Amino acid sequence: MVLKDPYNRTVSNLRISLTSRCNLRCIYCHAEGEVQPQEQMSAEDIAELMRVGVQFGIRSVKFTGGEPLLRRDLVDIIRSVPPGVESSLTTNGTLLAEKAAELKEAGLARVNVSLDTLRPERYRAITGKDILADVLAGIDAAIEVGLTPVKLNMVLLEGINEDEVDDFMAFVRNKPDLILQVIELMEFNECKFHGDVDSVEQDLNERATRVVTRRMHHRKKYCLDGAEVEVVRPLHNTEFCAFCNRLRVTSDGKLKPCLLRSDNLVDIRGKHGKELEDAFKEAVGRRKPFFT
Ligand SMILES: Nc1nc2c(ncn2[C@@H]2O[C@H](COP(=O)(O)OP(=O)(O)OP(=O)(O)O)[C@@H](O)[C@H]2O)c(=O)[nH]1
Ligand SMILES: C[S@@+](CC[C@H](N)C(=O)[O-])C[C@H]1O[C@@H](n2cnc3c(N)ncnc32)[C@H](O)[C@@H]1O
Ligand code: SF4
Ligand code: SF4
Repeated sequence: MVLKDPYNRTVSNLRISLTSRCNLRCIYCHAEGEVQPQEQMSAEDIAELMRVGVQFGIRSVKFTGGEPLLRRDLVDIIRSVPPGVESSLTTNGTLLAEKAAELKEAGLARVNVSLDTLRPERYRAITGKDILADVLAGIDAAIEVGLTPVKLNMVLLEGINEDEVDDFMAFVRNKPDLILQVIELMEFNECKFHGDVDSVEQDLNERATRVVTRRMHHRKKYCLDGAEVEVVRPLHNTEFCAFCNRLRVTSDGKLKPCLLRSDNLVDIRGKHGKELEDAFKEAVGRRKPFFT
């Protein structure tokens, strides 16, 4: 049975936060909208939730966090993804090099790696750690084992990395396994570095030889000079929300109908079988586009 929310949006993707812990301290982090997370869900609970999701039309799962690679049982969790469901991971990439092969072998399809700058000193200023080289090694390893396409997530930050879009395009150019994703900052924690995504997108539009609109969030992908660039513009974007097909799961076991709301969560801790199915339906029923 495929579930639709009251706004006729099909839910086909589960976005599961595996932990609220992280080894970086990015200046802009929204932490997937988690507020005071408690004990994290077990691998068994996550496996059962994915099985229930499949009954209701879930076709892909995104693992995120915090930093998902901090979970020691990550490989087991990926192994428990039901057959036919595409799994991907969003990671800061710092621990990816040593784990990429194992993740691939466990069935992970691809990774998104957060990388806001190609300059070591800026990387330290943004994340708090001087380990850009580890991330670059993680990206290489992911390509090597076929966790592809690897998307590079670059949050556009005014006065910090806005001048690096062309450098990033050069970085991904003529590498079909790499896609650049330019992301509009959603302000959390007083982070006031909102970059000008409008002008970046205008420029891409003028130079693109092909523009594709994705089903999810109706995001635009621009193809130019051997580079592929996707633009993520969630703010005040009614179309983005109208085509949102994701149900979130917090690391401590709550279904979260929308990234930007915390007043409509459905607690699934301790729920199994029919109770869990009902909770899933309840969460889908509570979904509402944030920007209308
Ligand atoms: N507002 C909002 N932002 C989202 C949503 N999904 C993803 N994002 C943002 O999009 C950016 C990229 O997220 P990723 O975790 O890499 O995944 P993705 O690009 O959305 O997904 P794929 O294209 O399937 O890899 C991040 O900044 C997320 O916060 C959403 O449903 N709502
Ligand atoms: C919260 S992180 C969790 C996964 C992993 N730690 C990472 O950094 O990729 C998921 C994605 O959200 C993005 N993100 C975090 N805070 C954001 C914000 N305020 N606005 C837009 N994107 C944000 C990050 O850049 C990252 O690509
Ligand atoms: S690495 Fe990811 S979860 Fe950690 S602080 Fe940065 S954006 Fe947030
Ligand atoms: S803000 Fe909420 S409704 Fe809009 S795309 Fe994000 S999760 Fe979906």
